Amino acid sequence: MRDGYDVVIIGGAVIGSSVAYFLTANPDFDGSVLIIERDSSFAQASTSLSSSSIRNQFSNPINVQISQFGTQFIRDFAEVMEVDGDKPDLGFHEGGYLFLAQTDTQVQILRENHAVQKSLGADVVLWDPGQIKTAFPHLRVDDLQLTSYGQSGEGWFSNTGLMNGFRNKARAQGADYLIDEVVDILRSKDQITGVALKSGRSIACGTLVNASGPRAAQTAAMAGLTIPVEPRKRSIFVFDCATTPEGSATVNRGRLPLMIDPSGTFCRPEGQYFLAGTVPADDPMVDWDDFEPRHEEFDRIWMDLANRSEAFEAVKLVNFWAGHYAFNTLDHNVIAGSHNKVRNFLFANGFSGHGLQQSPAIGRGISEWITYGEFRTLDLSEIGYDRVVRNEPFLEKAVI
Ligand SMILES: NCCCC(=O)O
Repeated sequence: MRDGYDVVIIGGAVIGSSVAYFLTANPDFDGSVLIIERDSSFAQASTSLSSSSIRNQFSNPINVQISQFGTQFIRDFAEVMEVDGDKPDLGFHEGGYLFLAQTDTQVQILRENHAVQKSLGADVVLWDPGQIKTAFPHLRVDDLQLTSYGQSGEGWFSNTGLMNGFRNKARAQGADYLIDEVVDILRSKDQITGVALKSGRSIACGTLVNASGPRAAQTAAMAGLTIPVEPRKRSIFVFDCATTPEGSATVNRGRLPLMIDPSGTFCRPEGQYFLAGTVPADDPMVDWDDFEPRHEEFDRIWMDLANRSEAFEAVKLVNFWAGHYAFNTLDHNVIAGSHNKVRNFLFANGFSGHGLQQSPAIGRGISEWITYGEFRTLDLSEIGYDRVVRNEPFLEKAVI
């Protein structure tokens, strides 16, 4: 291990490892990379506790494009991430997302989003209640006006597979990983010069990347900087159904896509079971170490789903857990790029529940910024830190 690196990344889960992968994969980057991770088990990482899905159905063009790159990257993952003949299979199931709209406002948003998505080539269709009833006879659709379904490019996959694939390939390409905790960031005027570690060591760096998930604000504060990110708890429930809710074999082989009910409850197949979550009625910042699931949320989820389908009336809970969103309190969107004054401090933070699916494009973008001083593929400047300085939210209408 050296005393200094060109790039030090704080956080070794999917975001930090994606940045490390893209840096070390780029022949134009000839620097050294160190990733510092505080928890070698990744047991409480947002990556490990994610509901593990990707969609193109966003309202902002940049978010659609970020996911379109992610989808293709996940499709190609096994080949691109091969290390010593080992091809990581993410089990990507392109089952699609199905958004349900009940009110006039929801219909208008769905139509506006659809126009944006189609203009960018997304494979999405709008279905009326009759069409959805044909696809899924078990669904109650009387209260619905319109639905939006992603026919391809959306689905679910292995979260830890994505993280481990990035990590293994980054390592194979020369990145170093260190299990330790950053306890201070060394700064000289508007320049980050290094980090101090719990072990007592100090490591110098040319560029510092904040990929510390829900702890992003703590990390930034060590450098005397601020970022509006805090941990918000999301509980996930996996359950079995007494009666399998079958649909038309032409849509996701008869199984439900990832369905987003107008109530905010979402549900998707998880192997032979179903996985579900919801937007909490009360959504405060939680302690960084509080991972106790909110068991009472399952009552609401069950009620929402049973209202939607008779098949969800008799269910048996088989697993549950809670993870943290790295919640951006300004606008629920990722903050990607350099601090406006401390230019060698880079943020990849505030994903607000989209970190796993956005990790390929954001890792690539941050690596471009480090290598070239600019974004070369997708221009991520509208989701940079400057909007935080201006206090101007970059709103995304399709937040789950
Ligand atoms: N964040 C939970 C569902 C995944 C998504 O927003 O696409």
